[in-house]
Amino acid sequence: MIKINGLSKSYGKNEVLKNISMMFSKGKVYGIVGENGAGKTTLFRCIAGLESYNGEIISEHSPLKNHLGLLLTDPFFFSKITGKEYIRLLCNARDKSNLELESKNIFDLPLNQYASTYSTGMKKKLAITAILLQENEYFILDEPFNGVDIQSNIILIEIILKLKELNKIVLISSHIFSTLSDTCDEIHLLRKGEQIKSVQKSEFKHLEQEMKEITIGNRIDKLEL
Ligand SMILES: Nc1ncnc2c1ncn2[C@@H]1O[C@H](COP(=O)(O)OP(=O)(O)OP(=O)(O)O)[C@@H](O)[C@H]1O
Repeated sequence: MIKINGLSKSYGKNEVLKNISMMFSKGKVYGIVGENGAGKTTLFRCIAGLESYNGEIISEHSPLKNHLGLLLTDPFFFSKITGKEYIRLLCNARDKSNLELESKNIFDLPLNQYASTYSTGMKKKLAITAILLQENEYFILDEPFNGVDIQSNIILIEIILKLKELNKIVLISSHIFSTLSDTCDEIHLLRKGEQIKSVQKSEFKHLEQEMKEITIGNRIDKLEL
């Protein structure tokens, strides 16, 4: 369980998260959606302990960050570290050593190559592989599908469903609605730092239609094509 009570976050005078309260249960996948700048990444960074905030974040496994696999939108790698060394470094941090990496290289990455020379999608796949091998309880995946090829997206969806089966908690942000409806149990919608609504799986179709109508409005008509 992860419980967020009255979470607020400001950068200077700009309040980017306003009184957010959410509850995440084991064996469930949660989507966080909202337009650019809505506050999704900031929310994830607060949960991960990378930002200060007002309010409360409580978790069953504590401290939360020691049980969290965090995939940021743009993973960072030191310049002289290979894929294999990166995975080992992260696993050692969780006291997991002697891993047989070749057989667990599910995305067929060139693990002996420097990670900094990987493409954007490869970097993301390396970061995902490492947090999976850490055997975390909680996973935060900030735009995991972005920049990753179709084959890997298919693998990623199956991984998320497997994590759910293993009773983990998974939080995902995505700008592609279908990836969320394929994986999530509940979706939280943020707008300008406010929690607008929370929608259960049975209502996803309705939410997608509503978001489409609000977003498109009469924009296309204005073009007079
Ligand atoms: N380090 C920072 N300093 C100042 N303002 C910031 C900082 N990080 C984020 N913000 C602001 O906080 C707000 C929320 O940003 P955030 O990155 O959380 O949005 P997001 O929903 O993840 O957006 P996107 O979909 O574009 O990734 C934005 O107005 C952004 O400019």
